[in-house]
Amino acid sequence: MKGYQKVHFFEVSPHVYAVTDSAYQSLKEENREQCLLISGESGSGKTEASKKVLQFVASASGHKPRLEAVKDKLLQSNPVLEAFGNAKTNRNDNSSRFGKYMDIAFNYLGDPVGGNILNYLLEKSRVVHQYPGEANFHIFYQLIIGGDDELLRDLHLRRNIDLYYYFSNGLLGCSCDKLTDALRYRTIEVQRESVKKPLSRDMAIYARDALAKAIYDRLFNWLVARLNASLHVGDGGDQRTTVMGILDIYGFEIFERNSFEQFCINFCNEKLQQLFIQLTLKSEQEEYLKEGIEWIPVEYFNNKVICDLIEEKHKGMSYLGDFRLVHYAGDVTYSTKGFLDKNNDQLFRDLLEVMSETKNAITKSMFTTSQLKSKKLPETAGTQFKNSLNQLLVILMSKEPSYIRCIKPNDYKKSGNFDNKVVSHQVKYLGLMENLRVRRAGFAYRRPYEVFLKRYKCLCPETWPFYKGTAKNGVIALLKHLNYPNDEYALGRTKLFIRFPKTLFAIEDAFQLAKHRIAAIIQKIWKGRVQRKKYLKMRTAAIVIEKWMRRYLAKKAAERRKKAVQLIREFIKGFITRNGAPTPLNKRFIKMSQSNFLKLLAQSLPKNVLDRSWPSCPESCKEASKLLRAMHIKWLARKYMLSLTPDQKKQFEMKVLAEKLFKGKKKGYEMSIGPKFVVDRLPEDQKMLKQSFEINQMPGDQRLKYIAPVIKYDRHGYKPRERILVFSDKTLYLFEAKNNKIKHCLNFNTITEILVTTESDSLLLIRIPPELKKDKGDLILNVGHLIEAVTTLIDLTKKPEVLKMADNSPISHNLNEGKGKQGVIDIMQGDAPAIVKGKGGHLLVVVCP
Ligand SMILES: Nc1ncnc2c1ncn2[C@@H]1O[C@H](COP(=O)(O)OP(=O)(O)OP(=O)(O)O)[C@@H](O)[C@H]1O
Repeated sequence: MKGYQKVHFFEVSPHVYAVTDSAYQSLKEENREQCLLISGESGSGKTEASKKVLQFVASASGHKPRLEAVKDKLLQSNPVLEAFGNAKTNRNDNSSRFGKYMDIAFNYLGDPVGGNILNYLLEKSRVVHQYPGEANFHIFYQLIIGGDDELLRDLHLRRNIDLYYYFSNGLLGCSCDKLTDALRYRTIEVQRESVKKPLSRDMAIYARDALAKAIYDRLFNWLVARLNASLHVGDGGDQRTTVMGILDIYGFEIFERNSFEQFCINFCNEKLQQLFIQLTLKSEQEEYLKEGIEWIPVEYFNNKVICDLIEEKHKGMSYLGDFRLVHYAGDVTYSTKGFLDKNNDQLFRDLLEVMSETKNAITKSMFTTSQLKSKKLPETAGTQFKNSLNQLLVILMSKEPSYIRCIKPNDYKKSGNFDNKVVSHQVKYLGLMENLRVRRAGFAYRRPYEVFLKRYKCLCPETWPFYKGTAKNGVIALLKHLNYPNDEYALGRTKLFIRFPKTLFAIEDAFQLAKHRIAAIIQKIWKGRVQRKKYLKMRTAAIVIEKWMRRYLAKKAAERRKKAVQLIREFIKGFITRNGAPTPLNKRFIKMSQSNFLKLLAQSLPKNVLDRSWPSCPESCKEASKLLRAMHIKWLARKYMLSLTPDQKKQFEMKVLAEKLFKGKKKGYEMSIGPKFVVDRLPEDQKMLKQSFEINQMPGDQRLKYIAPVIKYDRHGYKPRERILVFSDKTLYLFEAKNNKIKHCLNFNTITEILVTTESDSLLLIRIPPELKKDKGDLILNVGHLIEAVTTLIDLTKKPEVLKMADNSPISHNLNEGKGKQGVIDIMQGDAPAIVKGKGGHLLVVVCP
């Protein structure tokens, strides 16, 4: 088998394998459905050849475990079918008694994936009757001889073939009584009434045989159906398959007695021969003529007349005596005895009924009740056979045929014996000579231009990848490019004819080589498309993802922005309202401003009491600031106070008192704040006056508290006189320096009013109580350090209420109580300050604005 694989069939010697390989390659490479027609007379080797075909296919195709299982089923179906459908005849010990057409389905890789068997007209009469020298179907003998004891006991069988007229047992599952009844009586309708009519002995035997035949025939059909179910192209049934059909039909038969079965078998062979003639001799020659190829016709015997004779309607045959048909393979005389019965193939209704009531599942599926219901007359066996045969021919015509013609070497089933007469007879009637002549003179191959160009255009740059002109011109260009010699081909009207197989195989080889390059291109384009599709899908997906992602991010950003805006808004609102009432929003700002203020305050606290600076504070700190400021001032003051000497303290108290007395009341007060108050205002040259006054003039229980030169205006026309003003702790003295004479001495208790103006002058009017005046009036003085002197006086008298402010002139005063004379002091604005004698006896005080 290996030697025949992947070689061109003309390179090897003729063999079944060569034909099979050629068909298999055509199926695999060109995807063309194939059929192998195996013909030859009975015993010529068709069944053996068909088995070889199967074996070769099994060996040439793939060897995966799943495929091996399929092949196993295909190969193993044969022994089962042979057991039930083959029998020993006088011409063949293993003669097929049924026609078989087997389809093997291949996938695109050329691996078998399943199959289907069609069976034709089983010779069921063999079940009940065999001619001398012949036998029943193998299965009976196999069962009796091969079945184990237990099985035989169960089936009520004994291991002795001679005991059985034909095989029968209880293999049925129906009521014994009913079956016996049905075999003895027949129910007939008489005037619409059912009547049971007993059967004659012959009729009973007929009924028995008919039942046996029907059971066996239907069982065989069931068996084929069961095998088909097992060979069914499995779950991957959606895959495209290409089939190779193998036809192994019973061969032409000539017996001594030829009956209906031989008639059918030979008719079948006649039809197949007709098909062969049609396809190889007739149509081939007709095609040359049609295509305009130069051709000398080859004569041949056409068996169409015989086919027509049998097939055409209204050409009945006599059933009174035997008849003879001149078949293509020889003359056969048929006996008409039993012809009609076999053709009618009738099974009494009663038997059908009993069988349909069976409890055996297989039997039940063989005898369905639908048959009983049908009132129509069933088709005759001959008509059924003819119809199924015609259907088979349609199937065969649709495929590319290959022929295996089996020649039987001798009539004695002897090996190594070739009977020339027998062989040459077969060669002759099979029309092989004519066939050879046509083949030799003609062309081995023909292909429509389109098909040829489509397959081989890749071998020529002009035609690849597309040829723009007609297919015929394309083929011509292609052949020219390939340097085809003119005598090796002919150009028909629609087809190219190639004379020698090797020519076609050469181009096929070149194609096989180029195929890989083309496959690479197809692969490239396909991969490109797949990748592009994938890419586009991914891109679309990416865009969608991107879109969603962007949307998601934008949403997030918007949310973030919204939050930020909210935060900023709250921040701003908080900031704006930081001086208002505390809210959750401004809380932090308030805190912050408070802490900032405190920090700032810590750095800029006033360092001394006079420092009035204080940092401005936020609203929220106003109260605290106020308190702090007061506290701080208090603290500074305390600190300052603690650091004061008694003198400084006194000075301070005096200043405070001065403030109380004069601040905002007398112009020029501010000028007095800076300079220290002193006790002694005497000029240097009069300094000794102080001591002498203390020692000589002042009573011993008194202390000198103040001494300063003043001008006193005399009551006589306000004549200014220099005097020294002295305060002791109880008394006011006014004395004259040049004579050290006290002019005035006033106990503080007696002073009821001291008057100063609101202007910046230095006028001091001390009102003397009338009882003390005697001849003197009120004291009118010009005191250099007026505020200092007055403050000291008030401090000493502890009578601040005596100080009066005269805010406008004229100011009246007593000149002399005794004479009741009133003096007047005028205040006037002027360029330079002065206290002078004015008009009308008034004293004029000139003040500067
Ligand atoms: N190539 C062969 N070489 C030797 N013997 C063969 C060959 N082919 C067939 N035989 C013998 O011939 C016998 C009959 O062959 P086979 O059953 O294939 O014939 P057939 O054509 O199928 O006949 P039928 O039409 O009766 O079924 C086989 O059992 C075998 O003994």
